[in-house]
Amino acid sequence: MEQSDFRKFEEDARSGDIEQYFTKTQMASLSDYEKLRYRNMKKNYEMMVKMAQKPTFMQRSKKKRRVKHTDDSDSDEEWRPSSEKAKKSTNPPVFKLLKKTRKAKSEKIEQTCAEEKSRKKDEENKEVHRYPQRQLPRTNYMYLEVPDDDEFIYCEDCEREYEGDCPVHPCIHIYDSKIEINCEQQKCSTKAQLKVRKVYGNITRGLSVRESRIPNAGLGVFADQTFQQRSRFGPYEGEVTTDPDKAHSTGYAWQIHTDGTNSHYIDANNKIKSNWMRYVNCARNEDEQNLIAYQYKGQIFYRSFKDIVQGTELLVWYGQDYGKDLGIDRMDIKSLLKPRYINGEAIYGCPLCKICFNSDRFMSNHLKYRHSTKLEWMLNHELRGDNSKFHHTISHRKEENVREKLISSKEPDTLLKEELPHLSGDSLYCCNKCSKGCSSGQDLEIHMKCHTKTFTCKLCSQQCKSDIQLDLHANTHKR
Ligand SMILES: C[S@@+](CC[C@H](N)C(=O)[O-])C[C@H]1O[C@@H](n2cnc3c(N)ncnc32)[C@H](O)[C@@H]1O
Repeated sequence: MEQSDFRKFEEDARSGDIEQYFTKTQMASLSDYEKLRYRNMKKNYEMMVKMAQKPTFMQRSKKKRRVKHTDDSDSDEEWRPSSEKAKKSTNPPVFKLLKKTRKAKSEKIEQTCAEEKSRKKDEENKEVHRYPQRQLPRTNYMYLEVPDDDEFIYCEDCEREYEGDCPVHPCIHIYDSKIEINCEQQKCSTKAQLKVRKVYGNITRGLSVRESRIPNAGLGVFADQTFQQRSRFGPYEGEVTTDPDKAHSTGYAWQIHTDGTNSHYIDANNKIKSNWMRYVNCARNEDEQNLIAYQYKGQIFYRSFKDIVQGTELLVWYGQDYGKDLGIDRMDIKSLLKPRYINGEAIYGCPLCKICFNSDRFMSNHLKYRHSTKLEWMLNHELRGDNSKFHHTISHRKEENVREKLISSKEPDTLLKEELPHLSGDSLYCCNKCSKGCSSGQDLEIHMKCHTKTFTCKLCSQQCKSDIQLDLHANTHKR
């Protein structure tokens, strides 16, 4: 560096003098470079202090300026040796300010520390409670893993439940269109029109509301086009209520079950808050019934289990209790499925052919597929009051009752031989496919395996255990 440049540089640096911090002899012993270095150090220090202070004091700049009026060397305060500081301690605002700042900072730090501590403590406490807390959602995980029953839909064709729709026999969802029920009713009879005018809401295209064919039932819903089997309507709309009395009094409420218990009702009494499904009447017998109501994910849907031809009234079964209230006493198939207990095992005896099953499912399938005509006929005649056959059923049931009493009063071993002779020895378990009798449930299961046909894919000769599996497999070829 040239001597002239150095002088200029020294002049600039002199702005912050260092003489006050050294004795005369100390100063005399310092070289020019050392002096310059100390000045630079002081300048750097001042600059750093300013930079550090800037964000904190932005809001207080006015105050600071006011302070500057009383003392113009506030920035020197920090750098000055402690003895000097004591002398100049008449400069409280800056000092205070800094102290305040530090205090504020330390307060802030203390506060942060306290917060941190309490957070840690909380966390520690949480750690302590971790296990009980974990146990709570575990129940929920279970629910997630094992969904509620109403997540399953029974497929009549496959005779099994699926989580959601059957992949092979899915339902066709019929959506509600934004057609006002009133508009659909222009061509109705005058009497019906009067009633229909009171009807509100939207209806599905292809359906209309008019006077029911059931005497004194009021309005009903009719198909203006053919709806094929597995047409799904819904959900049933209405107000949610938990008041059973209110729900029961209206006559438009479906009960919703959650986790196997009655949880609430969907009440369609209010016409504004409901849809056309409120007008579907109750079937008086199996023959005229074309819809089944089912709960899926907390909602009620109606599904056609047979083709509904044009002009037919849509009819659903409201359930045994409501049916009885309407004067409909349809024989409850469930009552036919009541088991008898032998050796602690439930035995389901067919009331029509005396074959026994070890599960109500086999039994109901047997009734459905072996005796559907006979059963329907029996149920219908019972409802129509066909006395001759009705008496036969009654007497048959009476005999059963007597036998049941006998059964319960005797030792299980003798029962099998004496009271149930039709069971051919001790063959209690009958196959619902071929009626073969088996001596135990286990034997029956082994036997059932012989009915498992293999289904071969024509395209790749893949062997499938069922026609459903084959259909699913065939889809992979389509892809
Ligand atoms: C859900 S509402 C059905 C729509 C009703 N028909 C209407 O006009 O608003 C149920 C009521 O319809 C009548 N109902 C339904 N099915 C019936 C049946 N099979 N026999 C007699 N009345 C019936 C009863 O008055 C019952 O309380």
